[in-house]
Amino acid sequence: MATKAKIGVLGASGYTGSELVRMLLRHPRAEIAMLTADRRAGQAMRSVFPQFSPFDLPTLVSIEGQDWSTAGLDLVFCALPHATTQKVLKDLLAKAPDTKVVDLSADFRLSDTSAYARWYGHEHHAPELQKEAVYGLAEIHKREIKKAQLVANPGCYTTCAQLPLIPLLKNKAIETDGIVVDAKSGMTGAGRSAKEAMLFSEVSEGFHAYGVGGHRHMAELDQEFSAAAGKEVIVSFTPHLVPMNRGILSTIYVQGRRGKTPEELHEILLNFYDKADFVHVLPFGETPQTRHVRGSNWTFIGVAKDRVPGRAIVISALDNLVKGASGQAIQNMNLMLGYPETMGIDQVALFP
Ligand SMILES: NC(=O)C1=CN([C@@H]2O[C@H](COP(=O)(O)OP(=O)(O)OC[C@H]3O[C@@H](n4cnc5c(N)ncnc54)[C@H](OP(=O)(O)O)[C@@H]3O)[C@@H](O)[C@H]2O)C=CC1
Ligand SMILES: CC(=O)N[C@@H](CCC(=O)OP(=O)(O)O)C(=O)O
Repeated sequence: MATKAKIGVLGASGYTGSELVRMLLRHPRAEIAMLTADRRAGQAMRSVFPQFSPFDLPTLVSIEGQDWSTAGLDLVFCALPHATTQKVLKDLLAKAPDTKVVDLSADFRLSDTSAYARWYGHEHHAPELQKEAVYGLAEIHKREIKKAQLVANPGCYTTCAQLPLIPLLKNKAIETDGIVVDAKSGMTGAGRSAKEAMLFSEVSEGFHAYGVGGHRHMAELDQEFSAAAGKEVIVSFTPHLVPMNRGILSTIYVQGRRGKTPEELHEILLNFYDKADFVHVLPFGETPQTRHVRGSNWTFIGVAKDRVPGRAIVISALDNLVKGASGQAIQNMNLMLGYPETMGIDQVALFP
């Protein structure tokens, strides 16, 4: 029987942490060896999440006081709030230097630590680790991820915007000025901790834009789009909060470059993702919905013609907790540990 990797999930009492546990329970090469929490440390996983009652899972422990040198973990997922992972990893990697890490927070996504300080409002606590981190968008950076020790899992909004736009930018098929990303997210994107703005009475029966003109995911988009285009690219990006649990839908407006038609942009995406396991480009003119990808690691992309000459409307949909976070994190784990990329994450979407 093939050996199993010993896995730790830091932040297992949160939304992305519990989603990791849900999927790892069905992963044939993963053994869940450690689960951590903060306020819920000391509790059984089944008491925090009754859906896990049938399974024998480790009790939630605090990160404080862990002896990483004896924990014997092969890989750790960090599903912790921003700025927490930086401090935890300094200690963990000093004591257990062979442990691989997939960080779901934004702590290691920005290669420029001064950009991090600008967008996150404090100096980076582990700039030396940032130098080693590999940006974990598997469809674009697979080769580097396979060799990495520390992978920075991309943000949920940024994954949804990058998967359609990066192939178009790499092929110089669209104008780099005037790109508009209009994105909407379900509420689990905001995490499980209580916040007044997330009360049912504050969000139901309506939806609203936030972070207008200045959401922190812009820094990540600037970095990755500029690298793909080989020149500085700044896009308009506006997130919206929608009263549903899971899902992100991005409606993206682009202008074909040098006469490229929407049909030709569609063809570029079809070719780029021809062999991709988790990106599906719909027939021209068809548009995806969040319900088509809910609970799955898929991103669906649709391309349609705008009535404005030369402009295409590109729509992408993913589940923020799966391809936008935990599914993508396990996809990265698979690459880092030399497992088949789809292992344990090939679920089809839940419907309805
Ligand atoms: N939700 C999403 O769709 C996405 C989230 N992300 C990112 O992933 C990370 C986790 O997000 P999410 O699961 O939504 O967050 P949650 O708020 O749902 O969970 C946070 C987890 O971290 C623990 N925690 C909180 N503070 C500390 C601390 N100071 N020390 C140790 N543990 C702590 C919590 O423990 P306890 O509950 O016991 O207090 C909980 O287990 C975040 O960085 C987020 O930005 C990335 C992509 C998508
Ligand atoms: C709905 C909602 O609040 N979403 C979060 C994004 C969550 C995410 O993916 O991003 P990070 O990992 O960068 O936090 C937000 O807008 O901050």
